[in-house]
Amino acid sequence: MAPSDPSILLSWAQLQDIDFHKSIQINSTPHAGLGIYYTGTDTLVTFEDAEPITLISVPRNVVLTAENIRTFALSYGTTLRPLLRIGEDDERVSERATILRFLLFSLHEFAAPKLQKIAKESNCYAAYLDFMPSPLLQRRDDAQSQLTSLSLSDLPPPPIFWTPAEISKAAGTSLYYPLSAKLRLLSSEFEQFSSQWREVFEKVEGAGEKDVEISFEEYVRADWLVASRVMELPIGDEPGLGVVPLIDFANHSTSLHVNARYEITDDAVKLVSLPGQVAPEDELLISYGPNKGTSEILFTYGFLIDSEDAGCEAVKMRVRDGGVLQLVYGRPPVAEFYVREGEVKWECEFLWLLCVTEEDEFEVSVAQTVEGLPDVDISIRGQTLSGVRGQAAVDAIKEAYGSDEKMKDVLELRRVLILEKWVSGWMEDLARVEVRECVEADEHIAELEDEGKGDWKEKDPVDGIIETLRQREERVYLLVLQALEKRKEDLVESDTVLAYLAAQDEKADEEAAEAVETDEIR
Ligand SMILES: C[S@@+](CC[C@H](N)C(=O)[O-])C[C@H]1O[C@@H](n2cnc3c(N)ncnc32)[C@H](O)[C@@H]1O
Repeated sequence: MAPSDPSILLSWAQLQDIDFHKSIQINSTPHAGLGIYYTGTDTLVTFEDAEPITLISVPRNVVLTAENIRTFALSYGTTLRPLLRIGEDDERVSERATILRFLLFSLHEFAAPKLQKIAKESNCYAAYLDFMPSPLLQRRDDAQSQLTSLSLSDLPPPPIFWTPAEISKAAGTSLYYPLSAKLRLLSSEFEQFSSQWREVFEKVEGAGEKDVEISFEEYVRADWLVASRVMELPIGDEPGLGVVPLIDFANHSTSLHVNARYEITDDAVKLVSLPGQVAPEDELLISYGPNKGTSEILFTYGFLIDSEDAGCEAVKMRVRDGGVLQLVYGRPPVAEFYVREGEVKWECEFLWLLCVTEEDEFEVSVAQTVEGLPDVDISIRGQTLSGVRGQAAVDAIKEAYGSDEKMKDVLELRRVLILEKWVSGWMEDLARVEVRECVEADEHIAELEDEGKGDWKEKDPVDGIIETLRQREERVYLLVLQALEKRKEDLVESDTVLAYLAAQDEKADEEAAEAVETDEIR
C-alpha cells in the first residue's frame, strides 16, 4: 500500500537516524507541493547573536551522494552495480549521473517481480522516494488519488516539460539557450544510457520489455528531480553534490519571508532557524539563491519568483561569440546583470578580452588544435603566455593594461560600448516576433517531436510565464542601457579619453596628409 500521509516521511526519517524538532511536520502547501511546517504551540524565537535552533539534522551517511549510493549499491549485487558502472573504472559516471541513475532505478515501475522487489522493497529510500512530486512521477493509482488531495498537481511544470512550441516562444529570453542546450545534452546522454539500461536488465531472469525499456520522458523527469533537489555538499576542499532527504522538502521564498537556512557540518546537513520568529503553522522557507534571476529559478525549479519581494532582479545571458571568447573560454561566457533597489550592476569581466586590440599589442592565436579544445596563446605587449584560459587570461590582461592610467578610461569606454551594443541587440531579440518564429524551426527541438520524444510534454498554458519573463528581462536591459549611457557620458568627458581621441585625430590627419603626398608624387 502506498503512503497517503506525509507524516510517514517522519517515521521513515526516524528510522534513518534523522533528528528533527518535535514540532516539525511535512505538509501540503498552496502552490508548491509539499513543504516543511512548524506546528508548535509557541512562537519559535531565534535571537540575533544566539545559536540557531536545529530544526532538522540529516546524518551524512543518509544523504543521497554518489559515494553513499555506490556503497549502498554493493548490497544490490548484479543489478544496480553495472548500471552505476561500478567496477568499470574507465567508465565511471559523474556524481550527478549516479544520483540520477539511482533515482531511475528506484522509481521505475518494473514488471518483473524480482526487479520490483529489489528496486522497491529492499530499497531503504523507497518510503521517502514515494513522496517525490507528482505529476512528475508515475505513481501507482491508489497513491495518486490520495495524494491529489495534497494539491501536488499544483506544482507548475518546469520549462524542460514545456512543448517544443512553448519552448520556441521563450526565444530571445535568457531561458531559451540553456533550455535548448539542456535538451540536447539529455537527448545525447539518453542514447547511451538507454542501451546500458537494456544491457543490464535483459540479463535479469524473468525481465520483460517493460523492464528493459526506459523512456526519454522518465529520464528527463529524473534529471529534473535531481536538478531541483540537489545541493552542493563540499567534503573538505573537494566539491560534492547530494540530495538531502527531508530537508529537500524546504520551499523557496524571498529574503522578506525566509526563516531558515542550511548548515553543513562534517557529520550532518542541517536545517536551522534564522534570527527572528517562526509562528505556529508557519512554513519553514529557505532561499534557493538570492542572486538567482527569474529565468534561472524558472529553469531549475519551474516557478516564477516574486521579483518585487526579492529586491533583486537578475538576468544572466550567454554571450554567443564565435571568436576570442569562444577560444579562451571554450564555451560562451555569461554576462550577468543585477538591479538591486534601483542600483544597476553588471559582471562581464570577459569584456577585457575584447577591449584590447592589435593596436594595443594584444593578440590571441591558436597554437595548435589538440582534439577538442584549441591550445591558445595570448600575446601581451610582446610577451607570450601559452595555454592561459578563462579568468586567468582576463587577469593577465587586467594586470597589463588595467594599471595603465592613460588607457584605463579608454578601455572602460570600449567595454561600455560593446556591452551597449549587445544589450540593445538582446532587447531587440526580446521584442522581435521573427526571432520567435525562426527558432521554432530549431532542428533539435523539432527532432524531439518527430521522434516522439516530445509527445509527453505538458500542455499547460505557459504563455503567461514566458510573457512575464520577457517583460522582466526587458526592464532589466532598459535599466542597464540607462546606466551604460550615463557611464558613457562620464567617460567621454574624462581627460585621458579626450587626450586619446585627440591623439587619434592627429594620427588620422597625419595619415591623410601622407596619403595626399603619395598621390601627388604619383
Ligand atoms: C527542493 S523541492 C521542494 C519540495 C517540493 N515542494 C516537493 O513537494 O517536493 C523544489 C520544488 O518545490 C517547488 N517550489 C519550491 N518553492 C516554491 C515556490 N516558492 N513557488 C512555487 N513552487 C515552489 C518547485 O516545484 C521546486 O522545483
